Amino acid sequence: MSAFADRLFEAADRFGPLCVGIDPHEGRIPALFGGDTPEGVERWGLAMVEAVKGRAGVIKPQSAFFERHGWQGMRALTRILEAAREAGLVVLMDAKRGDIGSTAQGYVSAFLEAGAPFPCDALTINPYMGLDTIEPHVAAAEQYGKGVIVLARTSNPGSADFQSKSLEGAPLFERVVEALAPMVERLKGDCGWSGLMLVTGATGPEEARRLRELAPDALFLVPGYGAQGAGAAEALAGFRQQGNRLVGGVVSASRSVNFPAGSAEADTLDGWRIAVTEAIAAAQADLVAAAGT
Ligand SMILES: O=c1ccn([C@@H]2O[C@H](COP(=O)(O)O)[C@@H](O)[C@H]2O)c(=O)[nH]1
Repeated sequence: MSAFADRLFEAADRFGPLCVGIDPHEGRIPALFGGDTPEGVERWGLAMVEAVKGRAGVIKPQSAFFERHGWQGMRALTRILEAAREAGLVVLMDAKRGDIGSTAQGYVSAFLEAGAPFPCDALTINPYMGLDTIEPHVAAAEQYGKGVIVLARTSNPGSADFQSKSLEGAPLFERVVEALAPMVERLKGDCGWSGLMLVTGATGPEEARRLRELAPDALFLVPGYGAQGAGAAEALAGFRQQGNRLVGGVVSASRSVNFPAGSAEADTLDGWRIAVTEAIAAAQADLVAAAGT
């Protein structure tokens, strides 16, 4: 199997930097699909995968919105992951795990290793319990050609509460990324980029530029574009110039493409599909234009 970094880079190269979030928020699944029930979430998620096909190469399901429906929600997630794999999409699972090494191994079994019940290409990890908690994920990523996505500077307003506090003269998030350097090296693909991805919010373009200096080869996952207010230029602040283009990761959008204007009121599947595919295509075009061709 090719390295995760190569698969992600190729997908972004082919379709553009948009990563479509799959975030079935409470109360927002249209009646058309059966509403906010496990079955409705499953039908809606499968329709989202269909809508992404050919318009973006990467999706990011948010585990929380499936977990809230218990085992039926996780069954829906499993079926959506299967459809995404059949569609050839790269799947970034947003579950923000992180625990002592022996427990981290459980998350590896759940998401990353061969035969995992929730198979994905990469998993988001909260690094604040230390490097030993990240290591099992990196070891599995090396073995199975997967990626590890570490929260560095998140997109929410509270990211400043701890991540920006000074530790020995530099913000904590910078210290975290400095410490990750050997892991970044270990997950490098043939493309030269690393599958040890960093989350850096589009809401903090200055911080993203700083992170690019500290980790020139790490692919970035950039949330905060769209519903959280950041635009394409801010989202691409941490990307690198390569020829005429900015490259270096993917920009995720969830609510803006999951629930665009016209989708909630649509009374036919075709009506819903038009609203959603137009929103996905518009976000992709916006990012591609800002990245250059
Ligand atoms: O710093 C972070 C890390 C993850 N997220 C996740 O991304 C999506 C954002 O959804 P929008 O609807 O596009 O705002 C969501 O799943 C978050 O949990 C983030 O926002 N910021």
